[in-house]
Parts: sequence; C-alpha cells; structure tokens
Amino acid sequence: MTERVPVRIKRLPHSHGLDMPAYATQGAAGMDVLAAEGVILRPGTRHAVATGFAVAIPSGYEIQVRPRSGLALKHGITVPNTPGTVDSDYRGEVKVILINHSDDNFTIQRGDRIAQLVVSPVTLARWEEVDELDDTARGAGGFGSTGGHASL
Ligand SMILES: O=c1ccn([C@H]2C[C@H](O)[C@@H](COP(=O)(O)OP(=O)(O)OP(=O)(O)O)O2)c(=O)[nH]1
Repeated sequence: MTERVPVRIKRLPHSHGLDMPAYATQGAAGMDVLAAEGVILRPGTRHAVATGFAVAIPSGYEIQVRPRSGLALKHGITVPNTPGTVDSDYRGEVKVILINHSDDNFTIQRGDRIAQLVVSPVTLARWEEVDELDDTARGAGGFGSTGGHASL
C-alpha cells in the first residue's frame, strides 16, 4: 500500500453521528464524502451541501471535489465546478456544490454519499515572460483543429 498523506480534519458541531470521508475500496482514488444536511434539489438548481468538517491540508497538496459517476449517470447530479478545489490554507467547512441536471427533484438525505474527495499534489509555477514562444507543429491550432468528429 502507498503511504498516506496525513490531513488534519476537524468535526464541526453539525457532523454529529456522521462518518468522516472514507475510501470505499482498497484501490479507490477518492474518499466518499457524506452530506451533513438534507436538501431537495429541484431541476436545474444547485446547492453548496454541508459536509460537517473542515481540514488543514499540508502545503503542496489540494483536495479535489469530484462527482460520483453513479449519481451523474442515473440522476444527472454532478459538481458544476468539478474538480472543486480545496486550498491548503482554507479553514472553513468543506462544501460540495451539486447541480441537478435532471427533470426531477432529487432528494439528498443527511448521511448520503454525495461526492468524492481526491488528495492531490500541487505544482506551483512562476511566469517567465518572453517576447517570442518556440514554434510547434500545432502552432495556434486548437478547439477541434485536429478533427476526429463529424461536427469538427
Ligand atoms: O467545491 C468546493 C470548492 C471550494 N471550496 C472552498 C475551499 C476553497 O479553498 C475555497 C475557495 O474556493 P475557490 O478558490 O474555488 O473559490 P473562489 O470562488 O475563487 O473563491 P475565493 O475568492 O474565496 O478563493 O472554497 C469548497 O469547500 N468546495
């Protein structure tokens, strides 16, 4: 097993009785995160769902908030800002922004597993401003310039 990065986590009062995020299987990349509140998401609406905890991520890491594929495929429930970014200096409650892309109301009950959290290393960059960039075969081609789909 790869070594695990320690991340400090603090339960908030409304997390009472809730499990903290956990890997569902040995090889899972993300920890399933539970809703700390019940919400009814009407079609087309979104909500920042409480999780009941705050974290102190070590410097050099972030936590990405990603959708669960089952909720996306079966119910049109996804994370509009995916991957959501939890910065290492953020000390507020971690929230999961969910949007309902279906035509039906979607009920989230407290304790439902609503998304997954992936701890990921962050590479910081510094700009080196130049007058000219090197040439490449692609050049300025983008946004479908290589084809591969009839509409492109
Ligand atoms: O899905 C998310 C995304 C963000 N956050 C929290 C942690 C993150 O560190 C903070 C700010 O997020 P972000 O930088 O994406 O938001 P912003 O709109 O740029 O706000 P800010 O100006 O506060 O950085 O909000 C969450 O709890 N869940």
